[in-house]
Amino acid sequence: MIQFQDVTKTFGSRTAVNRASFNIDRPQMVGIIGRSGAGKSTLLRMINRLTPATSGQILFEGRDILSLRGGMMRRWQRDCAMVFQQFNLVPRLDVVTNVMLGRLNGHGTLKSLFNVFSADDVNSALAALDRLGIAQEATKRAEELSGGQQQRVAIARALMQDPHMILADEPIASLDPMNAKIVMDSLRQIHERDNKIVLCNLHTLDTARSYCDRVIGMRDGFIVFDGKPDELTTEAAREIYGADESFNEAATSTAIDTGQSGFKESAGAMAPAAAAV
Ligand SMILES: Nc1ncnc2c1ncn2[C@@H]1O[C@H](COP(=O)(O)OP(=O)(O)OP(=O)(O)O)[C@@H](O)[C@H]1O
Repeated sequence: MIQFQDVTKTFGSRTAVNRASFNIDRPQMVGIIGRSGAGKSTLLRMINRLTPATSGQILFEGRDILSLRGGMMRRWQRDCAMVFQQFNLVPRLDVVTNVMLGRLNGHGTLKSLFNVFSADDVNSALAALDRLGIAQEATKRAEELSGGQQQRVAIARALMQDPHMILADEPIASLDPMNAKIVMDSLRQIHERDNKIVLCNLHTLDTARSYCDRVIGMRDGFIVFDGKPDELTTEAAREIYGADESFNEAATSTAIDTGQSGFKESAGAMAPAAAAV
């Protein structure tokens, strides 16, 4: 499906990603872990062309992604929806309109310019919100929602793009453990139910182990680990984080507590992920 071949990104004299090569040959949920500055965001942003790669190739089903231009590039950006740490919603717009913005790329220029949405767009947005368990918030302004709810709106917006894959850049870094769990369950469920690739930058080892089929570890721009969650031993983690014997995994833990009351209610229609803790 997706192939990275010697992909490098430099910012001046700084090499953020250094000759990264890996393949994802079936829909997987892949966690990317590493210290701050390891190159995780840059890796994701090169996939959907928010950051131009300096060299190398990224292929999706054999198609050269880095050479796409104009409409083809916009189409690709719609195919790989981004979810950001800070949600990137329009705070004063209502929730359902925020979700419908996911469709803008698919509309003609005039329609996009005037935010013209069809009844079908509204229904799809409401269905996406319902899937994320927050349809009841549809008419509120985005800024009135909690962080966890806002992130679910952002995921609903991503679903509106009907993407091939979801690229989530530290989607739970701003959330408390209960909301982090709801958001990770949502991403896992999208992967399982819709059979989509989910690539997710994470700061926490336990989350990567619990939710991902595969973990890629980055250190100083290099991929230094690529394996199954159960291969991510404390020793492997030390190598990724560049830590010595005193390395304590708890320092990279969000300690998501699955026993929190209220989860089921706030998760709405979402089924807990099979791989969840
Ligand atoms: N636009 C930019 N201009 C200059 N340097 C950049 C830019 N974006 C990233 N970098 C540098 O590239 C390196 C990798 O950054 P990146 O954001 O990809 O790391 P990260 O692993 O995602 O970190 P974090 O977990 O803190 O988000 C860092 O040294 C960073 O300072």
